[in-house]
Amino acid sequence: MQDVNLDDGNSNINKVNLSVKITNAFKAYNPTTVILNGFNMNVEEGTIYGLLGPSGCGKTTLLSCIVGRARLDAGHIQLSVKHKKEIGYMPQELALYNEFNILETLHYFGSLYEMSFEDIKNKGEKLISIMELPPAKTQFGLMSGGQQRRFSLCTALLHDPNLLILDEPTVGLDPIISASIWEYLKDLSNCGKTIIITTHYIEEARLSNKIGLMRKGILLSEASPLEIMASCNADTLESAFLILSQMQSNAVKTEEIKTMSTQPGTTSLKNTSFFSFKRFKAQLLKNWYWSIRNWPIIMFIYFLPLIVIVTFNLTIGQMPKPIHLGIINRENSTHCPHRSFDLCDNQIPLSCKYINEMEKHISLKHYDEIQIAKEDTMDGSIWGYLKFENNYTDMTQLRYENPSAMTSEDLNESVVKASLDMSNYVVSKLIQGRIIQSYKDLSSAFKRCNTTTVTTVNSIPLKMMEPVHGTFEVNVANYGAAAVISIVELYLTFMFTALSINMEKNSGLIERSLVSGLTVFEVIISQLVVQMIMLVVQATTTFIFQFAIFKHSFLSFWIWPFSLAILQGLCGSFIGLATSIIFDDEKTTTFFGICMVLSQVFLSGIMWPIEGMNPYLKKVTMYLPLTKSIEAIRSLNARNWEISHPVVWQGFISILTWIVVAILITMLSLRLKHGIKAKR
Ligand SMILES: Nc1ncnc2c1ncn2[C@@H]1O[C@H](COP(=O)(O)OP(=O)(O)OP(=O)(O)O)[C@@H](O)[C@H]1O
Repeated sequence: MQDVNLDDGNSNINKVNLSVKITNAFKAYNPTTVILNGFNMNVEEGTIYGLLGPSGCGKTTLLSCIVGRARLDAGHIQLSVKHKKEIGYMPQELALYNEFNILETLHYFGSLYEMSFEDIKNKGEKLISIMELPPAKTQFGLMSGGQQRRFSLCTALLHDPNLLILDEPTVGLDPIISASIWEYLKDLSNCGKTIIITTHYIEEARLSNKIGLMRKGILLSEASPLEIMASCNADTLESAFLILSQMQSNAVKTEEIKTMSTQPGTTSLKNTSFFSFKRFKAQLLKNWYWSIRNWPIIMFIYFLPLIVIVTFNLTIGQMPKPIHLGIINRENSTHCPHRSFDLCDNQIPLSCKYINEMEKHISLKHYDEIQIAKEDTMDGSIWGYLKFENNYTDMTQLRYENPSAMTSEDLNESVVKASLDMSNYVVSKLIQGRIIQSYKDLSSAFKRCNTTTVTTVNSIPLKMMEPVHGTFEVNVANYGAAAVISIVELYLTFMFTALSINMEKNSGLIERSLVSGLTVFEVIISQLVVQMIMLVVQATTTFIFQFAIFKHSFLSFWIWPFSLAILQGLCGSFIGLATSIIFDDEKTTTFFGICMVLSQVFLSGIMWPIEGMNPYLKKVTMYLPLTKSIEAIRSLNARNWEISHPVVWQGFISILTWIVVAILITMLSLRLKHGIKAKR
């Protein structure tokens, strides 16, 4: 401990051991809210210093500056301790995990202080008995208010710090518990520990060795309780404080902002090392405890992509069933056999064979009256009707054998007339496809008959050869799968990272851990490790279900689409990280996440190919995180393109660029906001 000159301003110089010396401190959150206005304070080593002042006068701000969480705008803080882990900080809010039990919390904070498990256990047991806390397995959230506050104090004392900073440790406690805490603090100060304590209970502070009365950014008085009362000729500290406040108000406008040094604020507290494996392990341990305590949430996060992909495959792309279609067969319909028949039998009308083929896929309803079929279509009982004319078979045959001999009535008779309900784009397209496909299937089936009938329907002068890419069975689910997987990866990782950091930030948990020595880098790295584990599990299960169980048919070399899905998830994590640093509350974060997903749904080609998009919008969508990477996954799967193909490598470049952009935004926000900080 160094010796510091304590100048009382009257050239009466005492040489004492100071634990904290604050000189000419200035701090303002904005030009109109000056919190510290040339503030000076001296705390002697091995003493209790009671910092008193009205609510909002800046006590917490001052303590934050001392523990290194906030920076002075000007002035200097000289501490006898060098490192954060030599300070024990108990914030005003409890800032502990409700789900953790006493032992788990002590393990976490002890590991942050780089203590061994043995040491944590021994010290923890001692503190639990001194503070009369319930058994170590008791969950923090289930303890009484008084027990929680005493436990919060235990956490600050665990590593036996030399300097204790306690922000209202006795607030809300009954007098007996408060008295026992003060007694314990007295014992600690007798052992050489320095304690700075804030309280609203002015009389309670009489137990301090020294009291600082703070108001409007300055210290009105700093002396022992008896000296303060004597100097004001008051019986109680409360009345002394009132007299001093009155004197301050009457004095020359002390609330005027004093001249601030142009030098930025400084502190003697050393920066914590950038990365410590022990602290990193503590973060992982905390995440593990959190996961086992919140296993339903974790299971939900792990399995949501799986649920989405299963639901997607069970709901999208299948032929809607039942599709009812009306049939009016003027061609001797009584001749249509109900049982199976020989396709090559020329006695059976072609209409019957065609109807029979269609019935394999569509539910057909037979009508005699066209009017009734029309009415049923109008009221939605059927999706439309097909009409075969009297001489359909003969005229179809004639059409191919001798079309020049046909009259326009003959031609009309050779045509099947379809009147469909076209109000539903998807269903009407599927019905049309099915009608045409049945015709093609029939014509293929005729090939084995080897009769003249065969040629009669082998009609369309177009033959679909083996596809260059993909298969004939391709449906909209094959098209949409890449986009669904990508959006789920991006959104879930975004939400998980953003909300977990926002939640810890706003409950003061991150703040408390950072004061205990944790660095922002360690917070980010541990978050990414958890996220990576989650991502790999999510992507693996999703891929297994999509490609193996639901037999999404054209998977190329799986490693490339899988890597793209992982990169999309990482991108979501980094965007979530940046968002949680920029925005303070969970509502804004959630709103931002929803906007991001909705925009991706419409703009990245999940609903409709981007080739059909408005040309200006199309240019913009190219720069969104998912557009190019989704196209790359689709091309890898459906077209079997290699990584060297421009569409594929551009997908990788696009998502990697977004990751880099999100990291840069994160770094910039951390710099502008001076770390991960809640608004209040
Ligand atoms: N991050 C912040 N941004 C803007 N204003 C802030 C911030 N933190 C605190 N303030 C404001 O600074 C002032 C001092 O707040 P602080 O919490 O330091 O007071 P306090 O003396 O500890 O109050 P209390 O005794 O009620 O806890 C208050 O007016 C508060 O609204």
